[in-house]
Amino acid sequence: MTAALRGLYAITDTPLLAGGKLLPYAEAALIGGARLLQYRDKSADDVRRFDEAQTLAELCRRHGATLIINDDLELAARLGVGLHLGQTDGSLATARARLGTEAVIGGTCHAQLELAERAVAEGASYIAFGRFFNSNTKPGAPAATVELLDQARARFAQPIVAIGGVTLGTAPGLIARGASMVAVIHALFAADSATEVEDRARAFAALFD
Ligand SMILES: Cc1ncc(COP(=O)(O)OP(=O)(O)O)c(N)n1
Ligand SMILES: Cc1ncsc1CCOP(=O)(O)O
Ligand SMILES: [Mg+2]
Repeated sequence: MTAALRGLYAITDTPLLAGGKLLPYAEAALIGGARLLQYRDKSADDVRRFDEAQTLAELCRRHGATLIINDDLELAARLGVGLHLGQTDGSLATARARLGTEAVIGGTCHAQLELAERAVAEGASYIAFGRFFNSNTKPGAPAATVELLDQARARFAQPIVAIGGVTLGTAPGLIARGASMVAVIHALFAADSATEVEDRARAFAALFD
């Protein structure tokens, strides 16, 4: 069954979660209520990437969440999980054909409704806009305004993901303007303990109640 695309979308960041934090912090986010978990690792270490993604897939299964692989269609296909593609990461249509109708596949649309039109036409399960605020993780990402969310909500039936500088303070405004999910790295995972991650995830998840 297709996952319900509403709530907290946790995204891992390899440098931020170095030193053995990836798995405990990711599990804490899932226990706290993250519905999607994106494995975002920019390294070329395919063996480690496969092992970590496989473990995360099992954690997601255990917690009723969905794993999304960033950038890498082959890895997503090997594991039978979801995929997120940016504008230079390959074709959403190819990914949809390869992963099948049930897979959760998302596309980066920056701040452009036209990119969302194309993503939807190519079979995206959700459309992602942002960055909405200053981002610790990707400060150079193209900026979007919250007004864009009103326009996107009026134009698309697909779930809308808001990303970039999302915190417990900024998320409510995005959700009020129509974001179905908030995608978070720093405000979730830049934490001193897994318990702190779990508490933050629970607080993000509660914003959708
Ligand atoms: C949910 C979500 N939205 C946007 C992005 C950004 O994707 P992209 O533009 O390809 O940038 P990288 O994340 O690959 O650096 C995302 N990953 N997830
Ligand atoms: C991958 C990505 N794409 C746009 S902003 C961003 C980073 C989001 O991370 P943070 O939640 O730390 O701002
Ligand atoms: Mg990408």
